[in-house]
Amino acid sequence: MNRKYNLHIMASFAIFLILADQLTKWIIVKSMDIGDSIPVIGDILEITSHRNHGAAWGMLQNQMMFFYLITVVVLVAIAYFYRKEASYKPVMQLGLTLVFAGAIGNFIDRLFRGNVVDFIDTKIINYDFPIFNVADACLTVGVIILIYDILVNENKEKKNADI
Ligand SMILES: CCC[C@@H]1OC(=O)[C@@H](C)C[C@H](C)CCCCC(=O)CCC[C@@H](CC)/C=C/C=C(\COC)CC[C@@H](O)[C@@H](O)C[C@H](O)CNC1=O
Repeated sequence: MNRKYNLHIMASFAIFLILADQLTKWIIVKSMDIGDSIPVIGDILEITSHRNHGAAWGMLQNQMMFFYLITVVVLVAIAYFYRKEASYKPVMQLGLTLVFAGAIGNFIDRLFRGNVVDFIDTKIINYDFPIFNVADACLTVGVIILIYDILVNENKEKKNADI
């Protein structure tokens, strides 16, 4: 098994996440009208059919060319860091894979729908969090994993340097 980059595992995981993202969005588009809402766990978790023409929190509405550009930059950066920085670092590889899958998932929406399908409607500690999707969750978890891994690794390097 290629432990240096775990490419087979990470590529399979990315494909699974992208398919899960696109399948859930397809089901929402086919079975709900925009604005429809189905309670799942009281008003803490609902499935609400929503479209976002912008980025997080609806920022930069209808700036599709900007989103295409940013997404391509993100994808190129992921490929670069995966090759240059992530060898023998499975945690960093996982974080990069999650960000990659999330970026591709929303990129497909932007290319073929002109907007992004959102449906996970949660109230986190009474804060009405923006409605998001599987791709956003992948991006957010991936970013958190990468920040954690960089902080932990930096800490280790400092300790080794102090010895
Ligand atoms: C998750 C990044 C947003 C995602 O970026 C993408 O596609 C990337 C690949 C391309 C963007 C054009 C560029 C990144 C902008 C960075 C950004 O925006 C800062 C965000 C911080 C983030 C921590 C990492 C918080 C979290 C937010 C949310 C996610 O909660 C789980 C709420 C999501 C809802 O507002 C939902 O309507 C959004 C809609 O689905 C479109 N999604 C996007 O633009």
